[in-house]
Amino acid sequence: KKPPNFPPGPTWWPILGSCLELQKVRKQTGTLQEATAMLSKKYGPVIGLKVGKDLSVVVCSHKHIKKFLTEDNFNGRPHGIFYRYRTWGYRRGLLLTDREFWHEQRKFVLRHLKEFGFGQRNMSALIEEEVLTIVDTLEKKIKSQKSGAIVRMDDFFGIHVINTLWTMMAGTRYNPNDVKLKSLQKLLTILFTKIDIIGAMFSHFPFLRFVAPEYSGYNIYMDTHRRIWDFLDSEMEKHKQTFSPDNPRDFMDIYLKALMSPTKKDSFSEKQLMAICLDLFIAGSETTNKTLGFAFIHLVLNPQVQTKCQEEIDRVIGRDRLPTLNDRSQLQYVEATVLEALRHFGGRAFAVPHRALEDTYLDGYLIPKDTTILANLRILLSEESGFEEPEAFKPERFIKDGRIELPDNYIPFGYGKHRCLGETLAKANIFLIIAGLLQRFNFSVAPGHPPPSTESVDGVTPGPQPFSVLVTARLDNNNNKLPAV
Ligand code: HEM
Repeated sequence: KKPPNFPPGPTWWPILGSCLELQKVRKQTGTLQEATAMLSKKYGPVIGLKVGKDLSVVVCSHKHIKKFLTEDNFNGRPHGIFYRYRTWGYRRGLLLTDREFWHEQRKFVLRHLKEFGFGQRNMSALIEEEVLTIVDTLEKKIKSQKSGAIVRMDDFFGIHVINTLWTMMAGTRYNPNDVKLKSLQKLLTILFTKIDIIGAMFSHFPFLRFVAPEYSGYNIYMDTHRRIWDFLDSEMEKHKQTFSPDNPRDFMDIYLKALMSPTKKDSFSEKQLMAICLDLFIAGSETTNKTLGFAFIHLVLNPQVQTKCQEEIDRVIGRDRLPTLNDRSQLQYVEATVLEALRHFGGRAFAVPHRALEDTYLDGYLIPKDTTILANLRILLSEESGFEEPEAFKPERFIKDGRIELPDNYIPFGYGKHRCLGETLAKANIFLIIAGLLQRFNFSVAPGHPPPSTESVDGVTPGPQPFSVLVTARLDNNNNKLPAV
């Protein structure tokens, strides 16, 4: 039965809840995010849903998202089987834990990742090393200055991006062609299209995991997680064998050392370390890679943006050395391009689900304890939120009087206490990859291929559709190929 004063939304039917209308609109619009944005036109900015057995509320306006993300009573994370099964049936990790447990662990992770460069100056060097490898790979693909290479871009950056995180976490850099890690990332991307931000068929109707494990998404969910656990387990074993408490090499070592302390808090355990790695692996690679995917789609469709970035890079840096994070303040247009790419990715996404810790009112509606609450970030792509021509790719929208200016409603990394923990790393990766590649290459529609689509693939996070582009080398002022980096 609908709780009194629950936010308005599609009609509830026995067992199915509001799935029927939701599914109908989703079919029309293509994604859950657009479907709920459309439903909010009918029902208002706070929509009440019942998906299978669970109550969910989707918040669709900036004003209400801000209220929701700054209310402590909404700072829980959901804990149904969909979330617990990721971490062996327990609540572990950073992404989907809350209260004291989450607070202790988030604080520890942020403090100690910094020791290995996270958010610090030497993070630039880690990423520059990856950019160098990417440039080298592309240069090898382009054999002569005239030909150019057709390159599949939607999953091009995967291992490079994970390397920047994994060097700090586990002291490991993978070969960009590492078959095992590549297939793991591919599996994860596929899984993310089979489930969505509020779960899967098996979590909405839990009995289905026994009677229809394949159809309900249970098998692929568990298989993919088992593969990631195995991967993390072997990293952990390697660490334990070579670990020396007096000489911590990376975050894993620091955590293993903390586990030896007689005064360690209850939230610390080996499984929790694995869960932190799992969360950062997932949160860190899918989001950044997909933002880069959308960035290159828009750069190809908007060659004038490429040219402007390149003019700025040539003027500030020239072509003899790769851009670094120190150049960022002077490469305003490139920085604005990064912000615009994040707007296009974030504007197709939801933030990570929250949970009401107590019965709490939002905009006069009752949100009962344990309701899942979602922020629909479509506002980033909405004219009503003040973004003129929201679907256009216009980095200049963020430059006012020669300075970068972010409007209040620019929230691709969320807001409040659970705000994204990886923002600095994500932005640094996207900035250095875009700046490094545009310095040396031009990207255009590949002959014989359609222009890349800006439509996203539905899933937990929005993904670009598969696309390939033509990459050609830029020439120096005398029309010669640039020397290798
Ligand atoms: C383009 C890149 C990224 C985007 C757009 C993004 C976006 C977000 C958003 C919207 C949230 C939810 C905030 C909330 O619940 O209120 C979040 C949470 C989180 N992100 Fe990111 N993220 C990105 C990259 C990363 C990276 C690189 C990492 C890891 C290194 C990361 C780790 C996390 C974690 C651990 C949380 C949970 C924070 C908490 O609950 O305390 N993210 N992110």
